Amino acid sequence: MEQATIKKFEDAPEKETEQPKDTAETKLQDTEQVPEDGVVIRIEHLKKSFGDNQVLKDINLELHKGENIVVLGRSGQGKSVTIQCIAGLLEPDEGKLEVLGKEISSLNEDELKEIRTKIGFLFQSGALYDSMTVRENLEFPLTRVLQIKDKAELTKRVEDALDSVGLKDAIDKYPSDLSGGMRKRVGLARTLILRPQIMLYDEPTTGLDPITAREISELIVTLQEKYETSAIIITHDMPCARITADRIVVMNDGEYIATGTYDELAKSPDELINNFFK
Ligand SMILES: Nc1ncnc2c1ncn2[C@@H]1O[C@H](COP(=O)(O)OP(=O)(O)OP(=O)(O)O)[C@@H](O)[C@H]1O
Repeated sequence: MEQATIKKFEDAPEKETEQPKDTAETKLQDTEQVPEDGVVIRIEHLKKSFGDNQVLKDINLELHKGENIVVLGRSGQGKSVTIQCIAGLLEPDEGKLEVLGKEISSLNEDELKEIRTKIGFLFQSGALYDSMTVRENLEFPLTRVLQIKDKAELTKRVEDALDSVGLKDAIDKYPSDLSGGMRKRVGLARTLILRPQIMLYDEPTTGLDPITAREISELIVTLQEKYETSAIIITHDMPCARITADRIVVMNDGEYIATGTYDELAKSPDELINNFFK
């Protein structure tokens, strides 16, 4: 672990827990479940292997309410595996994994489903259904997950979400009519429409030109403030890391080896860390 400017995970500064502003306009989350200590994800000694391939050796992390953490690491280090464990898509072999104060391994099927509705997962592809219009793509999670049937309520939520990403006019278009950046925006709107408390982004700017990538990175920050989410963002895109990260963690060989702000890590004398910033 890097000693000079870079902090150990246990020493990461406690971020003050922000109280949600209690107005109809700003209180966007349906049900807040923030633990008293403000830690929305707590990972201790997490391990995960696939056969002989030990991918996660000892992962430790605390994500605080309102915080954006960027995870850097070379390909194949287990960054995606970590967030798939958090989202309940993969089961860890060992260790503690608490999401919104609940130990994931102790939850039954219904409780797991409930906690998953608090987590928004944006995959690399954005994964829109090509045969559905933008409106239908956004209504889908509302009807399926939240069981909303009222047409006016559906339209209101869809329009609000599209407005948040600056794409209200695209409501009746098909994904094939949209640019890569617009599809990413719709993917973001579709994830946020369920009002998650935690966002997990897996390479949100991959495949975009630098200007569009920057716009998406800025949008991630804007939406985090509007929807009061906390996020873990996996990226290889350093401008994205600089724009979105309150804190960066560097992953190597199945462990997080350093944490700090972008500027702190950029000054690191450790070549392994410093290489990301060149
Ligand atoms: N479901 C799975 N079954 C078997 N092996 C897997 C599975 N998921 C991931 N792995 C293996 O785990 C390792 C880490 O993969 P992961 O996708 O987490 O890497 P990553 O750090 O996100 O890489 P990248 O930056 O390229 O996306 C790889 O060796 C991968 O082959």
